[in-house]
Amino acid sequence: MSQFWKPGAEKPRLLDDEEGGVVFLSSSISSSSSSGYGYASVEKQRQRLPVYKYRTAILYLVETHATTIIVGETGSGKTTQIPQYLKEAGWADGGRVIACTQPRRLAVQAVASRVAEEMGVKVGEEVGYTIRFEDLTNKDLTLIKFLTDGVLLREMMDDPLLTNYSVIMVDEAHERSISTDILLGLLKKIQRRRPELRLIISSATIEAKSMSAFFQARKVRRGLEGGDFVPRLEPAILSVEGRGFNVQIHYVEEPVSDYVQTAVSTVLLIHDKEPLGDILVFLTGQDDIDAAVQFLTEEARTNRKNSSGLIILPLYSGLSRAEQELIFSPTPRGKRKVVISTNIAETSLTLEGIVYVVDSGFSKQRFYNPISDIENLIVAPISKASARQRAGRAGRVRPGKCYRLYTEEYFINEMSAEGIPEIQRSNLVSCVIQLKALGIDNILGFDWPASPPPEAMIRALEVLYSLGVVDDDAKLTSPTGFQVAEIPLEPMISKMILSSNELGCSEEIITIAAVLSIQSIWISARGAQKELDEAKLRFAAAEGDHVTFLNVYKGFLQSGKSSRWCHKNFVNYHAMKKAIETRDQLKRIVQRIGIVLKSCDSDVQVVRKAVTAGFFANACHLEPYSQSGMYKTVRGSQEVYIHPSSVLFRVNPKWVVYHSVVSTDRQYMRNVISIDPSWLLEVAPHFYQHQRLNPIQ
Ligand SMILES: Nc1ncnc2c1ncn2[C@@H]1O[C@H](COP(=O)(O)OP(=O)(O)OP(=O)(O)O)[C@@H](O)[C@H]1O
Repeated sequence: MSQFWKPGAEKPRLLDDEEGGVVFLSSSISSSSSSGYGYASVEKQRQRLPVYKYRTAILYLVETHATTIIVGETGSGKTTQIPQYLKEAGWADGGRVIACTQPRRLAVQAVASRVAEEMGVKVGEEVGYTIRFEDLTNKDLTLIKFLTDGVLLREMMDDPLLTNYSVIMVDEAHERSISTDILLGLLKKIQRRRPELRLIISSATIEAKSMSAFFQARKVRRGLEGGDFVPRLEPAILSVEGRGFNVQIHYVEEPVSDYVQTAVSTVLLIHDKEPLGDILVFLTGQDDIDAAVQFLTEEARTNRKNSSGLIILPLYSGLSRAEQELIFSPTPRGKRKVVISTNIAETSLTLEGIVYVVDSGFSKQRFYNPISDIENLIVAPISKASARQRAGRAGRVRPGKCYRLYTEEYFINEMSAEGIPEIQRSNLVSCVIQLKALGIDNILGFDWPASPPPEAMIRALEVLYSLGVVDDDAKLTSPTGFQVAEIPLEPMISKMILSSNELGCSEEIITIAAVLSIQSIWISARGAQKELDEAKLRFAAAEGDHVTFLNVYKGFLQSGKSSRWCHKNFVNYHAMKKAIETRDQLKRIVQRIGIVLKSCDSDVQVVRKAVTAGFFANACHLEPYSQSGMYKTVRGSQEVYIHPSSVLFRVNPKWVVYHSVVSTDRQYMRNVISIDPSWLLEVAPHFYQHQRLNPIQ
């Protein structure tokens, strides 16, 4: 998105669908006012949720079936109530634990604190959570544990049968992240060895029949102890009817050309015409969100009448924990909070004040092409399932409205029912290493809920072999393979860290690893590109972005982590705080696996070598005589260009490696560093053969 907001641009025309009953108009709970709801005791609030009527049925089905699939509207009480029902029924007795997985960290923390509050306990005791880099559970006390599906997979490395858990609830299973799919396949396997383990698969928008078919098709189970109660293997499906509160859906009459601008004008329109109540806007990523925040802030400055009383908060994964948590703070009386978010707020979250949702209809999605071996992050239309989840962030504690920035005709006829599972559109390097670490050797024969493309699997194995992570028999190597699997980051980054240990630059490389986990450390500067470019020049290193990050990081520390320093230098203060947070966590992990922290001072050459040791598969060379700065990937001969945000844009060194590719009008490499091509042969002799590199040097 690069269009500019013009104050006074025509506001979108919204089609009010109050009577149509398109979606979300049925309500099994009377739409009581928010204040009435707010004063009810916790127990009363729990009993008012639609899922409460199904308490006995749920407990019966879980008792009698190995797997229960529960489908119920957003906000009906699945996530917060079912684990409590299970605990009340004794599933956490005798040292056993009830687990509930979520695709996202933010949701894990939020639901854990809600459930702890409802139970009147402290988070970290009876109710705990674990997310990457953070474990707030107590071995002796925790009965209900919320965790990301990725973390549960990691737990399997130490306890392959997950023996601690009596019931595992895989929540928001419609998301079909890679981790969810691996988890479903493995849990099905575990059930054959542990028939007493119960699974609950839940979501508001899951295709229950196909999920049931997946769990139904199984090989004959190995012998059970005589006399044991055997739950039925055929999955049970339960549909929880009813939803919390009414959500009116509004569509635009005509397709919009600029969803950022339209989202901003919709927020102002709501603020102008609608009663108080917070607004949650779904955009696609940090760049869109920063732009929308900037538009709204400018509007507040130039046109106070339109926007007084607005508190504008961005929400994306690149923000520090403290900044993300601002969205949960109560809105001061007479004010209106506007949370502008990526899809990290799409599932499971209840933000109490939210009355209005604005849905752009887009999200950033990964698409991998095994032929070109390039994974792109593309702004793509969401599915109906996502749209329903987004609308479902309203109507949870009071009636709400959802403004969809697409037409009703588009929603009905063109939007796909569900997204493509991530496993079918991603680079599988991380996935393969995870399965290998869990001892799954025959990856192609693994029981997937949706099979990944075999070409992508083969590509992933090739890269892992060249990284020295798997051996000739495709087994994890020792120690490299096991160490790489131990670090919870992309294997290429993990390998870069391991190499830095040998090269004596681990301090610098973990800083780079932390910064690479953030979308951008620069402030998006619409209208101030020249100033941003000048600011970048102050830090720019001729070697490329990775070394530039080190300069920015050093400057930030020297400034005493000052927000003023960031502002002056067009550096994103939130991103820098997040980088420091991530770096600290990473430091602890790498030290645990025996990496010695050592700085190379200003020997940039070793830093570049370490980056190459991780990212050699992303090597590119400048096309000779290219006027336009066209590069070709060494492996797939794909046309790529240096992204304008890179310090190497227009510098165009002959040889580079990149961290990721984004597609807009062209395929652009982000985070680029110049290399010496001879290093490719040094670090990955199998991957690159001499004759390929020599002619173009
Ligand atoms: N933090 C909170 N503050 C106030 N009410 C809350 C909070 N969390 C949950 N609730 C109430 O509990 C209800 C059920 O929430 P829960 O997350 O269990 O629903 P769900 O069925 O899992 O929804 P989803 O499918 O959207 O995750 C909400 O609709 C809301 O009324």
